[in-house]
Amino acid sequence: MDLGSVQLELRDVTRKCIAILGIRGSGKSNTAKVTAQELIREGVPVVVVDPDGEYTNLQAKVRNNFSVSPLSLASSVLGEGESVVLDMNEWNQEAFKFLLDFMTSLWELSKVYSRDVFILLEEAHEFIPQGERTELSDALTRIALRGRKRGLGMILVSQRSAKVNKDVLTQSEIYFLHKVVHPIDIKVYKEILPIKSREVEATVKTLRTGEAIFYRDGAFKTVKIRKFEPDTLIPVVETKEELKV
Ligand SMILES: Nc1ncnc2c1ncn2[C@@H]1O[C@H](COP(=O)(O)OP(=O)(O)OP(=O)(O)O)[C@@H](O)[C@H]1O
Repeated sequence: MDLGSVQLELRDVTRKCIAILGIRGSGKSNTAKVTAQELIREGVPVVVVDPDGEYTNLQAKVRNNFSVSPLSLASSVLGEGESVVLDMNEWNQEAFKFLLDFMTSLWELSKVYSRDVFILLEEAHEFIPQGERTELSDALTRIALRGRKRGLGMILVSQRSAKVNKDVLTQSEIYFLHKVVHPIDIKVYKEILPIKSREVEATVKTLRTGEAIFYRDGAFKTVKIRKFEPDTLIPVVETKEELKV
């Protein structure tokens, strides 16, 4: 997987929890998109929970109609390897209910199917907040913490590191830590990285757009992520009609 100045083996990434953090404009959505693009290119389906309609240029079906059957969508992902962008622009009850039913179906069906799948959660603090539990946050936390055995990996993206559920965040295995400035967010980085506080502060200060501290298996380095370019070979399919069950 070519992410820019960092190359990863698919086997080192699948079934893992990846956290991508940083302030607005630090390049975290770009990093998330490049990661999703590489996974899709490698044949691993990605389900993007996209509150701001930022991911519509991936090779994935865009769905903004939540009258679709969550169960049949989950079986398309696990059975046929369909990548999907759930455009959550509406933020209404219907969309949240759909998300809960979909995640529950995905969890249940992943017992039966052997395919590896990633869930990419933009604005992760909205769905799995620190100090607050909902049915949806429980379903997502279960996938993040126990999905490995069922082939489920997760990519958490957030500009509010301190507001993301700590259990999930600290159990992530791969981190892309883009620039943050708020002391509360720097504190989270200090908790994640096994280096002196002063060193964390000094390194974070130097990060420019698209650069991140890449941390995995106790080792870290500063990396530059490539700029996302949409794939042009296969046309992007936009699906706005109902899925027939
Ligand atoms: N690695 C990169 N190389 C070149 N440009 C980049 C890179 N990463 C991000 N950019 C550019 O910087 C801008 C901000 O990037 P991006 O949207 O990824 O930031 P963000 O941290 O996700 O911000 P937001 O929270 O507002 O979405 C965009 O114009 C993007 O194209």
